[in-house]
Amino acid sequence: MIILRYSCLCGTIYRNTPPYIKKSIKSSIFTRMRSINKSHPFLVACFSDKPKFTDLRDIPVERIRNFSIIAHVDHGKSTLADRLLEITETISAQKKNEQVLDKLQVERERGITVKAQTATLFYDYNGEKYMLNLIDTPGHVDFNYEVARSLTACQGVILLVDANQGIQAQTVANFYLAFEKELVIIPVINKIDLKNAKPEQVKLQIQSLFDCKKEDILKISAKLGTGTDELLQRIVEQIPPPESDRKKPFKGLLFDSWYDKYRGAVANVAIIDGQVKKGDKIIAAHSMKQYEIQETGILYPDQTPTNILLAGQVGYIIANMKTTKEAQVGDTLFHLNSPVEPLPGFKPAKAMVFAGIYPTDQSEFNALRQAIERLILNDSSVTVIKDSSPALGQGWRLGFLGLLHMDVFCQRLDQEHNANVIITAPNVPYKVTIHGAKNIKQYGGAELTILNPVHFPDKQMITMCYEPMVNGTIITPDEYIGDIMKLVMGRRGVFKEQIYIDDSRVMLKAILPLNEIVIDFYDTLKGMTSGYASFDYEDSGFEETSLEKIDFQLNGQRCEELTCIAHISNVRTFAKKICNKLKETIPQQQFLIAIQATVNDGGKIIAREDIKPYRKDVTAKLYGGDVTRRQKLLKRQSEGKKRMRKIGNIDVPRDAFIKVLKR
Ligand SMILES: Nc1nc2c(ncn2[C@@H]2O[C@H](COP(=O)(O)OP(=O)(O)OP(=O)(O)O)[C@@H](O)[C@H]2O)c(=O)[nH]1
Repeated sequence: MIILRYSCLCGTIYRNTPPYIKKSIKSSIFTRMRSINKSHPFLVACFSDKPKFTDLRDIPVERIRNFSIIAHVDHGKSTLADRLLEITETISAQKKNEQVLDKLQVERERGITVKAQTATLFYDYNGEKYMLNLIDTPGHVDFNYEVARSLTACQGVILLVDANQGIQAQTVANFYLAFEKELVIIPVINKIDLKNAKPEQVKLQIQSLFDCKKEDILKISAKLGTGTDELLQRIVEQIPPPESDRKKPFKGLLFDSWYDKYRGAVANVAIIDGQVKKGDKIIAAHSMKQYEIQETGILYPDQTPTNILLAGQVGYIIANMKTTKEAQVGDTLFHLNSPVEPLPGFKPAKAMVFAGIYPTDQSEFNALRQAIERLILNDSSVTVIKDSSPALGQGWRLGFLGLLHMDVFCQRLDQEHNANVIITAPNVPYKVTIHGAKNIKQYGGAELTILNPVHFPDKQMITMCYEPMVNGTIITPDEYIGDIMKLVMGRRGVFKEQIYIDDSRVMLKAILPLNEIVIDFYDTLKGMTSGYASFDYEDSGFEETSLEKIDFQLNGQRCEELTCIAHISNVRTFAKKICNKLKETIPQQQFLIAIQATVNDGGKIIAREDIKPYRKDVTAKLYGGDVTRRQKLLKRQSEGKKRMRKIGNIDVPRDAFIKVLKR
């Protein structure tokens, strides 16, 4: 009652107040709400032009909807999430178009979502309050694991399709992810405000490919907010509530986690049954370790403590979990002395590319280990295996879902954890079978998985090599079919299927070696189709092949970061190309640098390039006594050197090892 009166009072004051006073009222309301939140721990305050309160216990399971927004890259997921947050007054109108759920620096810099983000909204419908838990997901194929994981906490999805671009490769992949999980799919055409929008054509594509009814397809503009009210109504009407029982013992699915500098691991949980609150003692099924809940809350969209989470809800808990092993994604949480049947968990992510990561300075090994552990808490799709090398010291072989994933991970290590690393050239995993009892004993088995090319066994002992293959899907306007066929066949691909999705766009399916697409296939495809074609792929097992290990030497010194495995058909061309690229990438130094590519463990040189010497004196042009300027230049030069890796006495830029692989 008190709350209700307070709420009405605030509302009246607020409506009749000039904006400059509104700001100070807002801050005093905020303080007041904080104190109310302490005394009434189940209340959530909503900060908008109309302050109001929500008691989480008042919302039964039947009025909860958990859903994800899925789509191809750039089709407007984050913009739609923003709009839904705005119209439900979860964020203020001033934050419009700020992409509030793209919280990471890397996401803002690159303009892409790399992390699925949860947000809770409250929505009044037919005089009743609904709790909507929205998960904004990434669109790029490299972050598909985020999408798959997010869907386990949902009963429905919004499948967004750009009204101009139409169905793209990730639209198809995401549709099948949701379809296999038997989720309700709401097809939505976005960006209808665009001048070149073709919503009717896109509607036909959706109908023909996904077997949807015409009248079920919504048309919206996430940017302008057109049609978003109707979308919210559809979410409530069509997506079922979770099948949760508040009377049963507590059972929670830990589906995401991140590291908080001050509070340790924060776990994103979907409450399947029962309830959990501050002070409760819980067990994590995976480790059977016991924790005491320090805080529970919802993401509104920032962490908002509620002190209780009830079945059907999605929120976060803080319980003094410190490491990845403790806050294991996919784990089941339950109350001490009230064990439950654990949930099946998540299928582990299958790493597509591996690269060695080493500290630039071995004294930073422990700091880097901690940084990797903390980051993995927020990105469980990365595989970590300890590795060491005579040249680079102690480090790790990390497995990623693609090159963009690897790039983003390293950028996050640098930006969020201040970790400087050396990254070796990425490679795909290979399998080989070997013969000879002595060899088998030495390698510990007859079948080996090669994650690090340096460990590729001697050719003499290999019986057979196998390389990973993918099922690729390309969607393109049909005028580019000829060029794309040439590209795919040039990359040793084999076409399987061709389906027209409307009268001018075609979906091509092909089997390709992963090694041929992982570095730059998508960029080349985009380039040759003026950006109109899209590409997605999934794992398709291993196939027999013939491989050769290539080593690279700089002035006779082997450069382990560059050792790679190539298909026998293009060993020489590949080696020559890398030597050329190295010549372009390594800066001239005061002596001649000979770049050599070798096979048979250095026994045979197959390519060579030389970098001519020159003398670099950065202060040479400074005559006279400008000491500060001279010092500044020398300092800049020494900072530049930090970004170099010394091989023998040659300085190589750290990113050279990846750059040279791009065609
Ligand atoms: N004209 C118009 N532009 C839109 C609309 N929705 C999104 N956009 C624009 O499309 C671009 C991509 O939007 P995002 O919301 O970042 O797309 P996304 O799907 O979240 O992207 P990823 O997370 O990287 O996959 C941005 O420039 C948006 O402003 C719309 O309804 N109309």
